[in-house]
Amino acid sequence: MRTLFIDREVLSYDEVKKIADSLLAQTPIRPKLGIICGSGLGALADIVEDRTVIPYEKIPGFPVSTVPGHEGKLVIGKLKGKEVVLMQGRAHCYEGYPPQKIAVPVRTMKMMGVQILFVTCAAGGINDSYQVGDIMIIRDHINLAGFAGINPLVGMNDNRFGERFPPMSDAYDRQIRALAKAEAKRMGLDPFVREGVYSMMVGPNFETVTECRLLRLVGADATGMSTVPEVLVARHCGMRVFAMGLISNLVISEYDVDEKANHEEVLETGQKRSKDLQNLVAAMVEKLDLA
Ligand SMILES: O=P(O)(O)O[C@H]1O[C@H](CO)[C@@H](O)[C@H]1O
Ligand code: HPA
Repeated sequence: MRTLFIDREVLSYDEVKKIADSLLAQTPIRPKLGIICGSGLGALADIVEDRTVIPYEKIPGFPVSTVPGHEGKLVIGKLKGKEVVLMQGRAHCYEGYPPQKIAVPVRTMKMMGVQILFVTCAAGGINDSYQVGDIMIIRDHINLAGFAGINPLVGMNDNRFGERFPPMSDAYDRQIRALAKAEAKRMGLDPFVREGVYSMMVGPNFETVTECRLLRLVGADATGMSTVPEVLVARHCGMRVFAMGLISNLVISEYDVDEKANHEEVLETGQKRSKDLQNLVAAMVEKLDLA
């Protein structure tokens, strides 16, 4: 087979299957729902019951998280009686992982039986009307990293994972977004819940003022350094996807001001909103049809 330089990072179908089988051998749970926890949002794992916890280091082929606020554990168990697999923390491209490596946990979840993926992240608010602590349901994304060739689907395509040219115009499931809005309203969270467009740059630096202004101009409501690779891979392999970003800080879009974006604020906001996020996810999972 012709080799592209990134092929050494792409685990084959059989290799991913082997990881999935070894995880399933460690638990009686057969998850249909996968959840990825973003920066400071790992407390979502606290609402998972009957759990088996496996550190990423113990899963051959998994990228290991190296950033504060990402525990780096796979939690398999039950949430509101539904069988789930939850990633307590993720790896990012800026940690040195090629996006093809970020694909591994998502494809593993698919092979474990996951049909629906919930992706969460912390994000900097760009939209002028957003406030710190808002929850943004992601309606669409701009893959700015992709504009620079950073895309987990680059490389030889194995049709057993998914098709060569997957559509992405319907990446974020309309029905699940409607469910999220309905549940948020029922719980009185609607004043903090928005729906918007997420943009991804690789990071690890936060944006310059002019980059923030550019992102606003092209229609981004919030920005971060994750989520998009996972969503691309999940859609490629036919999962339904729901994603939401916690607006953990507001981007700095004025020149010559003293405020600076920082990871500590990102983690603090996550802590403050963790109960609301837990409740929203739990309410949604309770209502999800996971046949
Ligand atoms: O996207 P998550 O993993 O939530 O984390 C976000 O928070 C970190 C920056 O504070 C970056 O990793 C950014 O992507
Ligand atoms: N920019 C990029 N990524 C982020 C931010 C931000 O302001 N906040 C949390 N993740």
